[in-house]
Amino acid sequence: MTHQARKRFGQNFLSDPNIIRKIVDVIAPQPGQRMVEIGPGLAAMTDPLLARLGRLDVVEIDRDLIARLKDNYPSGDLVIHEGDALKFDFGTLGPDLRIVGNLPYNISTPILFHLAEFADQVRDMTFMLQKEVVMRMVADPGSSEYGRLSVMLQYRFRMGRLFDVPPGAFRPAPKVMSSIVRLVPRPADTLEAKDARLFGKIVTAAFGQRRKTLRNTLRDYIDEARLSALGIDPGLRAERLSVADYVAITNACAGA
Ligand SMILES: C[S@@+](CC[C@H](N)C(=O)[O-])C[C@H]1O[C@@H](n2cnc3c(N)ncnc32)[C@H](O)[C@@H]1O
Repeated sequence: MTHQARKRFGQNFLSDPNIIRKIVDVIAPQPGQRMVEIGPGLAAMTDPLLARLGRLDVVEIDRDLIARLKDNYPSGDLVIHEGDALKFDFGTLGPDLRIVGNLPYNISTPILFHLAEFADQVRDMTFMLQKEVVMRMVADPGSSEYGRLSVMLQYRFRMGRLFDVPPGAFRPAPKVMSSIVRLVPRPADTLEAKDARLFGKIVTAAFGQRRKTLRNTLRDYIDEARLSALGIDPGLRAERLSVADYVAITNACAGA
């Protein structure tokens, strides 16, 4: 039976065998590795991943697709977690986890923030996302794409855009270009905020009003003199600061 793609679950199914092969090749699954796929859908990637790994966890929200997966993979090698990936505790899948998926584009930002919480347990993550989101993830300070998403993810991960995927590779075709992105957790001690929650609050405050200067947006956290003492011009806007600058501001506040 054909599956009617559901917009509310961001369903655009990969249908180009060459692109599927290319994605699985860059993931390079090895037998015995612990891997979870978010949103297996009609199993375009699931099938070749499972063939190489021997065992695979998946998290899927759509009950019709779950029923199909259960019928098609009865052996137990495919471990199906039924429910919302945004609420799923990836920590239960053990350490050294590899996370992959052609992510539902309607929840791409919240899912990235949710996954960042598990960085300590993750070996790497490889995702398909809208190209525009990937460009924001990997953006450098000073560019118009650099924002809260860039800083919060670059704080935890080294990231690289691997290649682009055109709309024609999917059924139904999305309106936008997609890209494959790889995220690898940074070693914890390379760039460490003393208080991760405060770091998140400061970054949110700085980018909350992008057009305003730091002396205004960060007023509740740090005064001009202390910003200057860190070598940061209070007259700058949020997009000029590096991730290291945000860590330095957080640590100055946390140590105060
Ligand atoms: C873009 S499709 C990709 C499907 C398949 N992996 C492929 O490449 O053809 C996104 C998949 O994620 C599932 N999905 C959507 N929202 C989800 C959520 N919150 N939690 C888990 N899965 C979700 C959809 O049902 C769908 O199977």
